[in-house]
Amino acid sequence: MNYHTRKWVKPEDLNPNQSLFGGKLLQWIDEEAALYAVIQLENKKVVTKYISEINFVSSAKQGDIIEIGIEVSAFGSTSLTLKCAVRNKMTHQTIITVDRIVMVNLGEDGNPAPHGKTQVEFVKDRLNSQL
Ligand SMILES: CC(=O)SCCNC(=O)CCNC(=O)[C@H](O)C(C)(C)COP(=O)(O)OP(=O)(O)OC[C@H]1O[C@@H](n2cnc3c(N)ncnc32)[C@H](O)[C@@H]1OP(=O)(O)O
Repeated sequence: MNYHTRKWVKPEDLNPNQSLFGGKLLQWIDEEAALYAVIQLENKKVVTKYISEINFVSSAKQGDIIEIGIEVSAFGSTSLTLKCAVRNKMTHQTIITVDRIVMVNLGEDGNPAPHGKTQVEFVKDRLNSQL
């Protein structure tokens, strides 16, 4: 699992219980998954198709620094299946896990289109191969 993005839990991210609002966390996860898929598939037209069971393991509070981890579970023909975990940056306590997030690659017409990818790629390698 690679943890790419860090977030600082601010007052506007809290629920009435003064802990991190679950909906805000899911918004961050959806954006992280979308960004990951856009970069991997080299296509800005990627949508979230399916999100599996979500386990809110522990809560985060104001001032906590959390980090969002994503890893690839499977490359499909038009889909990319991801796994996600969010943890406290300082303690590594797990906050949430999402087993499967299915992102779908779309063509210009908005319909699912094969992405042609079969393995994780790194931007630095793509840039180096252009030299
Ligand atoms: C980042 C964001 O927030 S995006 C906004 C929220 N998301 C959206 O608005 C998406 C709305 N949904 C849609 O537009 C449509 O459902 C589409 C275009 C994504 C997919 O349409 P479908 O008719 O389901 O397409 P299709 O049957 O060809 O399936 C496409 C892929 O999704 C997979 N898939 C479809 N349904 C499911 C499902 N329920 N669970 C898991 N994977 C699924 C398929 O296996 C296929 O993957 P593959 O080609 O790798 O085998």
